[in-house]
Amino acid sequence: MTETAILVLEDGTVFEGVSVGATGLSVGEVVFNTAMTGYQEVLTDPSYARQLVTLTYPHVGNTGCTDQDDEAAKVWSAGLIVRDVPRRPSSWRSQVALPEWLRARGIVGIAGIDTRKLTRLLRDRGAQNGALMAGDVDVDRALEAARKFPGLKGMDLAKVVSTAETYAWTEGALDLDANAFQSVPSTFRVVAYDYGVKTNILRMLAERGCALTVVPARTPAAEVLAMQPDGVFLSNGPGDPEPCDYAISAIREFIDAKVPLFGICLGHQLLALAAGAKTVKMANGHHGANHPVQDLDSGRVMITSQNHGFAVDEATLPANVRVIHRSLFDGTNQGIELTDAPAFSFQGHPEASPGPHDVSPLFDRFVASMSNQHAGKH
Ligand SMILES: NC(=O)CC[C@H](N)C(=O)O
Repeated sequence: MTETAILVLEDGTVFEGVSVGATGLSVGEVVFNTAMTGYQEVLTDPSYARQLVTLTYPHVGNTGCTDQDDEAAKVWSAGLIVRDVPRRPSSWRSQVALPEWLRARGIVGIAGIDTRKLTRLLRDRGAQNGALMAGDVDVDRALEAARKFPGLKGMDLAKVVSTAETYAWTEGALDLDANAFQSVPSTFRVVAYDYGVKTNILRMLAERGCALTVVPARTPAAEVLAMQPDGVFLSNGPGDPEPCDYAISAIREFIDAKVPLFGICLGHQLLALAAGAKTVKMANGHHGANHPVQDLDSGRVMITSQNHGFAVDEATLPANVRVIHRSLFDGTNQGIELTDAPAFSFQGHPEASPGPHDVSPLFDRFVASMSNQHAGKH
């Protein structure tokens, strides 16, 4: 049986389609992602908490879902908005079809709407909040819910999605032939702050010889320094970086202690804030897998995976911070390094998942900075 679903934006625009997930009402900021693959990775990426994601690629669900592709233990996105879901998935890896997967996880989804129209509307008018309702739909109630959502600006979600307990991680990438995750011997001890970490980041660090201790977002710096790590990693995560004062002050302590630091996305924004810069909410965030970013030192252009709605304001960077990467789409900051501490960070996603792997050498750079620090100590 097909159930009706509606998407109502805070400006009053209503889209009517069919439900492809659970019944219910879910609110959040509506964002569009232009990647052609990776719907499962997108939905389980904690950085999408409180966001309703529309995919511009029209056919979503073709390859089904498989547990091995989760980026976190649950779906963090508030809901899914697509043009069309195929009747059946087709992939030797698929365990379950997307609609069933969404329903089992209580996630609302809508299909059958004009996602090109929605995307153009978001592009032209900027970020908007919305409500997705499936089952017994009521436009007025959905509109009221969309308008009540306070918006992501000022919202600290890192502490909401972070792990409650510290845990160890050593598992590497998936070996498709063996159908198992690789185990790799480790050389470096890295503490990874979980502000909403994606599993593939942990896998790519493990693959490069890092034995990881993943800690909750609000772990004090002193506790981490007592573990004597070779390096500290600052993860991606949802929401506004600015209110995460606990993280910003901890990062300041790591900078002072000259511990090798590497930040991705929210971690990048937090490093910039700790260095004294400011962040801003973008009118149009970046969500996709085809964003050109330039490495300003080499001039090289990399095609990158992106997922952010806030950005580091380059005009506010202090003298000891160098800009090392910039977006060729809109000129926004994409990477920084400190000139007086072994710390650097990237706004996009070197771990991709989904997306191209052009930026994966940044993981090697982090490992090299830990080796250099070691060499300096002896
Ligand atoms: N993927 C991320 O870490 C996103 C960072 C931050 N929440 C933003 O929207 O800019």
